[in-house]
Amino acid sequence: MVYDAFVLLSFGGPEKPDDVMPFLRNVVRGRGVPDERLAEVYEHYMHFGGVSPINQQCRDLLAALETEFAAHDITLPVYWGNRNWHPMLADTVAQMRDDGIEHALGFATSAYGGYSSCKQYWEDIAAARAHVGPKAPKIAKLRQFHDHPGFVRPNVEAVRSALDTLDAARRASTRLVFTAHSIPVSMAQSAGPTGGRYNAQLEETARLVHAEAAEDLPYDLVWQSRSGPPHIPWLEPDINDHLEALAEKGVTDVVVSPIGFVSDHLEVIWDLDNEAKDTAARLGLGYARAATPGVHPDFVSMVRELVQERTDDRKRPALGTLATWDTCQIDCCPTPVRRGAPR
Ligand SMILES: CC1=C(CCC(=O)O)c2cc3nc(cc4[nH]c(cc5[nH]c(cc1n2)c(C)c5CCC(=O)O)c(CCC(=O)O)c4C)C(CCC(=O)O)=C3C
Ligand SMILES: [Fe+2]
Repeated sequence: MVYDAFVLLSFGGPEKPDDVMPFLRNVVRGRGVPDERLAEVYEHYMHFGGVSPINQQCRDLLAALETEFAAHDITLPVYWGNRNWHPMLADTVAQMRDDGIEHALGFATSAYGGYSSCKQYWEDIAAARAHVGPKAPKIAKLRQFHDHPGFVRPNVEAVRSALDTLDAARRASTRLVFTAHSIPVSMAQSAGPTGGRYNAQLEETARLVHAEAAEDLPYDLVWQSRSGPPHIPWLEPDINDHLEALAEKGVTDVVVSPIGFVSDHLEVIWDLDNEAKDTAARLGLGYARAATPGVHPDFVSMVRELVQERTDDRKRPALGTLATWDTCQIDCCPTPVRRGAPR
């Protein structure tokens, strides 16, 4: 297959106070998220002046990728389009068409399977192409990368660095806590071709990072950033409840590693660096949050390698045992039922 462009696919985030509400409405359209929850999340963004770091993190990743591609004789032009905020993917796809692009490779800023983390990016691509109409370029999404060494290694390093900031004398009562975005239980059950893939991949990533970073410590995988209406079950326990349970058991210190995310965006800097950190302080727990991959050189090389897998049929590194593939089944990760007006 001959590809003629690379496109970064991401979530998008507000970059000024006036962006916040319209951004949030884009995220939750038809999802039944209560107004009270939205008002709370609005305040999280306003705490940072209405600016999410995620767009700048995408710009930084793009800049690093341009350098990385050039160093490896990859001549694909680089584009970027988001699901929920500017640059919106539909505008990017229109630009790509104007530039004569016919078939691009897309990299989504999420390592895992499931509706929000994988399938919805395929839907974003389809919607953007439909919006642009005839001559819209095809976009082939690169595979999930939860067990790629270029994703695991930066997480291992980050956990080690975070551990180094805690009191070594209390190592015997220190615990490693991996977190990912909670999702509705129904979405977790229907993730991937046979279900349960989001959890299975996260469990594998946690196991791989734990084995390399701190095999002597006990560890858990828990959830953060729950959204949605309260009567719908989401994955539990929440990180904050889990910290309470750990403190009761005699744990004195925690390293929190957000393996569910690839950059330190708002769900990380608010939900972990403010909320969970406050919970830990109230409980008297030592607390260190491990960094996400961001623009770690191994992570940047991983994206380049994922491109090369598709252009020159090279080996596909995988540390775990869960298979990955290039094109998902059409009926995997079903779209949750939307309420109210369609998009
Ligand atoms: C699995 C998953 C990832 C990881 C995979 C990936 O990265 O794609 C992720 C990432 C992110 N989630 C983000 C922000 C939000 N997520 C929300 C709501 C939701 N997330 C969900 C799932 C996920 N979300 C779900 C099932 C909902 C319910 C509504 C719906 O079904 O869609 C809401 C609504 C308000 C609320 O929180 O209630 C916001 C504002 C940001 C941007 C941060 C920034 O601005 O820096 C990022 C990267
Ligand atoms: Fe989210």
